[in-house]
Amino acid sequence: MNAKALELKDISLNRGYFRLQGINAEFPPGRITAVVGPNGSGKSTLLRTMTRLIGVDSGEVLIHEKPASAFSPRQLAQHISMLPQAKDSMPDLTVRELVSYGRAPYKKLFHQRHTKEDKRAIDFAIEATCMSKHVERLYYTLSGGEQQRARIAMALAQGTDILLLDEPTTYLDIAHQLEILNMLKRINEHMGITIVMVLHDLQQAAAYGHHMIAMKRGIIAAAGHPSALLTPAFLKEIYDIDAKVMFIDGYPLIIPMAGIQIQEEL
Ligand SMILES: Nc1ncnc2c1ncn2[C@@H]1O[C@H](COP(=O)(O)OP(=O)(O)OP(=O)(O)O)[C@@H](O)[C@H]1O
Repeated sequence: MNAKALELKDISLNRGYFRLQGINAEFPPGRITAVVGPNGSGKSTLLRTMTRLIGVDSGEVLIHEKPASAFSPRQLAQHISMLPQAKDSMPDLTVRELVSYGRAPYKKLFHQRHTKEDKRAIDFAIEATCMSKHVERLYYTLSGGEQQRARIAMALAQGTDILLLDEPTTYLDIAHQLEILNMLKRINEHMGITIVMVLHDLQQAAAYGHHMIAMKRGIIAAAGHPSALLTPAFLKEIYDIDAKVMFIDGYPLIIPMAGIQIQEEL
């Protein structure tokens, strides 16, 4: 596998309502990159440019040092999978059917049967996401955490070496957020998949990301190792908030200065 899995070179796009400008980024291969930034700063748009769901006006997305434009859509989908935000609806399918969709880039015309490799990839994805006992259930009957695991299983079944996730922990309680993040960490460690995930929780982004990219108004405003990046100056610049940052046992804690205090009992 190439030393550089995914790179963005001078990406710009202007959609009238929004611009990405001069985006240069390298995503460390086999590691987790967390993409953070305020609402509307362009995080999802950036992810979509990487899968060519959105075309760019100038610049290049490089996949294993080759321009993404040199890949056919099918070839690209064999290298890079993307899990969109959970707000996008899913059809009425069982978990196994949903996960099977991940194999679409490998299907030949008029060959709808699963190959041995399809079956292996589907079973592996179901097992890695601990969804074995839910495979025959309809997606809409699952809890939020189970639905998210099923969606991640579909992306994993695609068998790509790059996985993009847009807010994989949205709508989940703290326990299920950690369950998803720990699962992604395990997958990253065991399979060496390059993961890029958009997260709003900065503490989790810094704790789970080996690398962090912060967007603001369509540009990359900061990038680097999370423990170096996450400072009061960073929070002021990116989010315009005053806050302290502490690390306890290596876990980052952000304490807003405009002190919201626990309310006294009535
Ligand atoms: N299909 C679209 N039509 C119109 N405007 C769009 C469309 N998609 C994105 N935008 C606009 O582009 C800008 C960037 O959106 P994007 O979804 O990339 O931001 P984001 O950082 O992912 O936001 P959030 O954190 O709220 O999900 C926003 O102003 C958004 O309203």
